[in-house]
Amino acid sequence: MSLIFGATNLRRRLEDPEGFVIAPGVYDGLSARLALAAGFDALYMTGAGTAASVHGQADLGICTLNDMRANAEMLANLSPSTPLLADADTGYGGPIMVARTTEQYARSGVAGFHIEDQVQTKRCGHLSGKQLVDSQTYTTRIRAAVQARQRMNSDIVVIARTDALQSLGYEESLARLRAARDAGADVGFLEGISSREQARQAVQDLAPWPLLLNMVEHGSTPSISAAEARELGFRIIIYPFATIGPALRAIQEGLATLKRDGLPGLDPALTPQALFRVCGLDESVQLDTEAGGGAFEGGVDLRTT
Ligand SMILES: C[C@](O)(C(=O)O)[C@H](CC(=O)O)C(=O)O
Repeated sequence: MSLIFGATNLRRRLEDPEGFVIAPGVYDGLSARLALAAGFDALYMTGAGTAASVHGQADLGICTLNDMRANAEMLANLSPSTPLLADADTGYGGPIMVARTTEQYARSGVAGFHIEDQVQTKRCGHLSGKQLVDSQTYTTRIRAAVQARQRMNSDIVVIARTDALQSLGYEESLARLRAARDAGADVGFLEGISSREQARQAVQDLAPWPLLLNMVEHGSTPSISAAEARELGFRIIIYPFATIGPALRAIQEGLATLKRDGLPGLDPALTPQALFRVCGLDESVQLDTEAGGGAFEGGVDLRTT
């Protein structure tokens, strides 16, 4: 049986009129492993989460193409048939850099990525004061991505994001998305949707072009569940903070316990083996054994007497 890679898998799901993709945000190997173990069949690499975890920095255009590609490649290859959607910010430069971004993401196993119309010194879409490039520069970014995809004959899905809603309003945002669609983008992404009515309207105005909903809770967008997003007509929903949010709170709580008690006080079931099992310990041991290596003949579990 041959493996269907994430990009082809994602493209097929978008071609199926009933297809709907639910992608929790992941930012590192552990969060991705946990999302896969929980049964999600698509992942989203959040740029905000990558900036926070790789650099300890806010989502202010600090990650480079190299940072993003390296993280995306690791995440995409934990389960190569599971589509990884990835943030590609502004594409990291002019058309030449956007083409390189597309090529590098495709070769790294990314299934789909979004490119936006903010200036290079971008910020999170749910912060105020965003600045935009003009519509022609934006369309050029999208065209550069689409042409790179076509040159490679890759299935990678190009997602056109606009951040224009905040400063230029709905009509200009839709004009930008239509231009991106006409330039060959596969999916549209209206950032910072501010109401359910607007969400429904955007889907209708751009139908049958597939749209992605960015579900950032406590940002500009009301809380819309996966079932509701599907009913509204969206084809993809991403939740950028689905894993980094709980991780942040749990780490804070764990550290408060450590500070107070001088011990982390972990759940007794949380042995080193349990952690490593989430990260493929048993598969690695099996691989070693099948290759004739003897390193794990005695197993890895401590004997309790
Ligand atoms: C989707 C996003 O680009 C991300 O990096 O995950 C962010 C999420 C966020 O910082 O709120 C965005 O919406 O700009």
